[in-house]
Amino acid sequence: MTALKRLGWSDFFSDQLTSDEDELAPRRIASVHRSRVEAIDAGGPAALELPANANTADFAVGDWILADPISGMLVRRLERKTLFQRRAGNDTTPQLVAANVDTLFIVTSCNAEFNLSRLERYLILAEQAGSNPVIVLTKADTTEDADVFRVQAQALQPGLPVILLNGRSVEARELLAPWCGKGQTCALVGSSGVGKSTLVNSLVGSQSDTQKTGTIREYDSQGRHTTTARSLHALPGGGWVIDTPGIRTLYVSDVADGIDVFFSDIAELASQCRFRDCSHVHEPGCAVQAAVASGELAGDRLDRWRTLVTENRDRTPVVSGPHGNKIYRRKRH
Ligand SMILES: Nc1nc2c(ncn2[C@@H]2O[C@H](COP(=O)(O)OP(=O)(O)OP(=O)(O)O)[C@@H](O)[C@H]2O)c(=O)[nH]1
Ligand SMILES: [Zn+2]
Repeated sequence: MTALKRLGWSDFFSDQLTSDEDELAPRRIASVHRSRVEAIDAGGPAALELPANANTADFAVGDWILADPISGMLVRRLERKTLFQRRAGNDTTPQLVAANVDTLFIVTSCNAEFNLSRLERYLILAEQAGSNPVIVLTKADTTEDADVFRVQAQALQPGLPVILLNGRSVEARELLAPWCGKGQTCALVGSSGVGKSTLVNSLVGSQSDTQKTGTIREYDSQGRHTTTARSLHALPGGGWVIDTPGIRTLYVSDVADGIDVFFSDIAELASQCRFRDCSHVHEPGCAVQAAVASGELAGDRLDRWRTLVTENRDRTPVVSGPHGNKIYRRKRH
């Protein structure tokens, strides 16, 4: 495996290079800050200069870019294989969380934080991003009922891997090793306090390479140590992990395709309703309601689907306004 491949490089990216780009240096974005981005290459931290008019918010950790090998000046960003993005609160512009992620670890805990509809949202966002989801249930050591959580999570999607662990234990790394091999990139997403940072520490281990990249430690204006919001850490097994800040409320927008894939059973039923614009509430000949009546479709699953479809429609921009701003169907506060 070449050094670049160990960094996650693949044909997907090399196929994008034109013949006159042979001399340029491919680099990967290791962290994104308000006023700068940091990159690495096979040798560790690598220079990256952005043009004066560039916006750091247009970059995601995990992005591949081409730079001038001498000056370090950005030439262009390569097309992304996957992109996990979200809209926070009433923000209209999506926040780019992580790019080119093979496996998305959706982290939740075996306690009151566990919530099926939240997990469904993450699964839909993973589908939309193009990454393979794995549910990681932390704090398994704090309850006798850990298996109850595992069974519920597994029922969300056929074949969905669900890993039960104690994020503070040494076994955590072994349990997640299948997704952390050479050249693999994974990212951890989930609510605040579920144990993402704890897990990153367990995955990275003590003899970590992360200090080498120099990208995870930052100091605020008071000199206090903080962890950078989003950054790429090297794993001892040759993979890469992206840590992301805790997400308080996860809204969905622009994920109609993800919803259709995740709820393909409902989409299929809906296509058999007598009326094309059936609302699946009271219409005659509604295949969705018929499936609920026969027990084929769980009523609470239909309710969650309805909530997501409505929220997605309300939060997805439909047209551009006169100044290029997005216009939504419904005004929000
Ligand atoms: N018992 C137990 N405690 C855990 C486990 N994982 C995390 N914790 C504890 O839970 C608390 C929160 O963990 P963090 O790793 O800071 O959570 P986080 O998801 O990174 O939180 P944010 O950075 O706010 O997004 C810490 O006190 C951890 O020690 C676990 O598997 N078992
Ligand atoms: Zn219907």
